[in-house]
Amino acid sequence: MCGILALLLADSNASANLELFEGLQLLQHRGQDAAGIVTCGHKGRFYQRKGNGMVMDVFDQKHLQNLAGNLGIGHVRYPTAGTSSHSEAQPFYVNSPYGIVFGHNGNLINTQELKNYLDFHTHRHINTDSDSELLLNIFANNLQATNKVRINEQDIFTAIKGLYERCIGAYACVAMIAGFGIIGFRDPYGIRPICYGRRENIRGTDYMFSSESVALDALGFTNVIDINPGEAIIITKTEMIRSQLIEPKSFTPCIFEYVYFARPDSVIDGISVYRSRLEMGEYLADQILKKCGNSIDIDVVIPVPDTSRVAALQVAYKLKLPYREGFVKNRYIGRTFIMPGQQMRRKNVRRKLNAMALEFADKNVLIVDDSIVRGTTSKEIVQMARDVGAKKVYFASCAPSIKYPNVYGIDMPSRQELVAHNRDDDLVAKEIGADVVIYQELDDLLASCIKINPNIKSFECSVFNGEYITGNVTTEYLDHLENARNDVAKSFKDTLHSPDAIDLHNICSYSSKSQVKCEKFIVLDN
Ligand SMILES: O=P(O)(O)OC[C@H]1O[C@H](OP(=O)(O)OP(=O)(O)O)[C@H](O)[C@@H]1O
Ligand SMILES: NC(=O)CC[C@H](N)C(=O)O
Ligand SMILES: [Mg+2]
Repeated sequence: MCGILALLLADSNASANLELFEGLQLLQHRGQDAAGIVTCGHKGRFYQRKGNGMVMDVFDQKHLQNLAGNLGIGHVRYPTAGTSSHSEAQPFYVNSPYGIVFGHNGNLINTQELKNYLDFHTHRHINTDSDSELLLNIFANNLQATNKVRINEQDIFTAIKGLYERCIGAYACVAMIAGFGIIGFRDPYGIRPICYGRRENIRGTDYMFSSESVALDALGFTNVIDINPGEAIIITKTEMIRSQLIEPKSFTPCIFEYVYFARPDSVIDGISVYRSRLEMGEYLADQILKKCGNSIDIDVVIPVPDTSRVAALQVAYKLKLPYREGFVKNRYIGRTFIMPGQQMRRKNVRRKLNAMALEFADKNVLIVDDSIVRGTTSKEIVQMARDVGAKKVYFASCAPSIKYPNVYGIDMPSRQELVAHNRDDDLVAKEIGADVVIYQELDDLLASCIKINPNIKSFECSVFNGEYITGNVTTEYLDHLENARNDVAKSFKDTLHSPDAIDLHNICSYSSKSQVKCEKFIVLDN
């Protein structure tokens, strides 16, 4: 789950840089590891700035000024493949054919097969372990196959159709072809979100693609439309063309976007994330009553900031119990679940949240969170609640218990790291130190979204039921993923990347602003 953006302004003398920067800040919650923007200016030249860190760390005014041109794409990264190295920060670039830059949200399953194909059949060099670089090269190779000096929209649609046939997994993508325009497309199951909107002005129509509608809303784009599974959209300076390239296999958006990832003020696939979380609260309250019956002895409902707030408020309302903000969140610390490494995650829960004795002392508390994944947050905060005098701690989760790895763009590769793997609810309660743990039922979670948009009948729910919608997820694959991407393996891989490494084609320097290691933009016109 990364954030992707693409923008094309109707005024060819305007600059896309500032709005891309603002848009990425609005998608920051989707990826904190790296950020990047590539714009396209005069003579079809690309200008790039990307590096590790939050959006505010990677770009300063000078960097933004150097991003020339009225169109561009942007990315915030939460790695699910390869390493956290800045060389895997996106967008990715290939010069041949035509000059393409690419941003991807999601994760591919058949990477080994794609690597072999690109190596043995197309002789394309892949320089990182990122699955997104493979995706870009498949697209580039398909465009190359046209053998044309200049391509048209149909050639691009054919190339994406070919990509659909070869690439298995989750992918919502934006691309930009030098001097041509911007492109957005979505995998045949519609697992990861992508939408677009338009903004009229005296120069014509500006267009923007975004992972979430919040970026479009905030920047004044309207008529927001979700891209369909298997659909691609091309926007050039003269036109916008949509094409349904293949019949959707099934429309199964990732349910975890609604549970945790997306901002509540986004609407994804016709479902308001905020409304879905209110519904989750309604159903969860019923579940709590079912589990605790008349013996319910809760004094107060307390959310775990930030994501669970909306649902927790509804739980309290339905149970007719007081809602209190017992945990205060440090607003300068980002999301902990998407931080790399367990040690960092654990330390940051303590840094981020502080319990107020006033709301816990001598009370039976119901703590509500959106999910319990590794149990990092719940374990720490149950202890915090006890430390300030809570008597009995009930812990309720808006999501059902998470027992299976995710392979579609959420970095949960290891069964062993999931607290509910091989543990029933009572054992999970014991593990996190709570008296009682109450999980949402999967059918109720699904109903929370389907109720809002009955046209979407199914969701990607593999972390709850182990059913992987794309197929091709074998036990061998899951074993391989677990070995390659558990926390220990990841931290080892990351230590292999020297912070002083100089990337191919990129001039390295320390950012004057933050001392974060970044690549300067590519100077293509020297
Ligand atoms: O069981 P765990 O492995 O700890 O994962 C689940 C927790 O992580 C997320 O919070 P996060 O701090 O990332 O983001 P938030 O501030 O949006 O709630 C999520 O909201 C849960 O609180
Ligand atoms: N979370 C994502 O969407 C990650 C995109 C891509 N798989 C990467 O690791 O960079
Ligand atoms: Mg949280």
